[in-house]
Amino acid sequence: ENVKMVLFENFDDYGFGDRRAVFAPFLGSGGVVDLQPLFFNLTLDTTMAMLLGKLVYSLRIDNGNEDSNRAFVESFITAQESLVKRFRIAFFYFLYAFLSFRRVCSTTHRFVEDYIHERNLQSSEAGELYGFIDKLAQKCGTTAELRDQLLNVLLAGRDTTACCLSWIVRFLVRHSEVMDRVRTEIVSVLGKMWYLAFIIKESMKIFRLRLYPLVPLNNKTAMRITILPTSSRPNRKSPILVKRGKVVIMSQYEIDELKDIGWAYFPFNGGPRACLGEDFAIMEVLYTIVRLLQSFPLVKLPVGEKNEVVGSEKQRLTLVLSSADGCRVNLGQSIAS
Ligand code: HEM
Repeated sequence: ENVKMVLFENFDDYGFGDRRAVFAPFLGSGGVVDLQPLFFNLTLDTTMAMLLGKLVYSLRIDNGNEDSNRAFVESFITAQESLVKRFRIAFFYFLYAFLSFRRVCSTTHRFVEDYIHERNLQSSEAGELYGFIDKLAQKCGTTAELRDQLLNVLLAGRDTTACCLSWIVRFLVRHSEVMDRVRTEIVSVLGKMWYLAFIIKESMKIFRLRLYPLVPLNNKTAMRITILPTSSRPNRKSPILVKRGKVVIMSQYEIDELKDIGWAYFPFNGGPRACLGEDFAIMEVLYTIVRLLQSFPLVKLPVGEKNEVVGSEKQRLTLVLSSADGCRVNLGQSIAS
């Protein structure tokens, strides 16, 4: 319920409710806009609002008129991009953007730490004011630990959900029969929207988020000697021994293609370390699509935009898998205020 409140109340404040302000600067000719970068801003804002109860207004050009918001947003984005590049060059990570990486990390850290101190989150009187964050604060011994936990959830919740939205809207504007059904459902049903919920869950399969899993690679470290029942070698018959401390990299991207594997589809993973934000993400995606289609009922594929066969889209791999061609749509001109 808390999450719902944060999402619903704040959305209209700085999201699609304020759609003239949000979309106007991005609109190209004929009401054409790439929604993908906006979805990244939106999910940064909603996840921050959920975590800290604080708006950073990354979706608004003026950042809510606060320099600290702007600095945080820019630094967080740059830090994350650098992180991915450093991750890719493995042992040589320290060679990439050493000084600038430290600088953006420290701006990002300071922003969250200031908030922790400002709200006195770690004092015993902090109580139950902020729900999630209080519970986390009680578990974390130091400010740095609490800061890192918060940033971890921000990282986990933001890009994944933005990519999910982007792939789904790309799909909807390319499949008018599905889009029409969603529109009809939004108009006719108040309350549970089974069809849209189905699309969101299934898009991860049908629209081949099976093919384009939002988290394409993941890894786990063996805490003890472990035997995996089948190896990844071509015949996949023999077991494989994993020594203690060794890292096993799983590729959801590859596994989805292996028809004979039972647990092949796990966009949120499973077990004790499964995604904590699954419900939040599904609700956020559902809500955003409903609000988008309510605000822009005529949204469609722009003229001249490629309508490629599902499965042949260009992709971009960072920590997540996004559309390399973005999510360009024609909003359909009717930007009523
Ligand atoms: C469509 C959106 C999302 C997808 C596909 C997704 C997927 C995943 C996956 C695959 C993992 C790794 C689990 C593992 O390694 O076992 C994960 C972890 C996690 N996710 Fe999500 N996620 C999404 C949205 C979110 C959101 C919105 C939040 C929070 C607001 C969130 C919070 C987390 C956290 C905290 C973890 C770490 C859990 C742990 O290590 O115990 N996720 N997610």
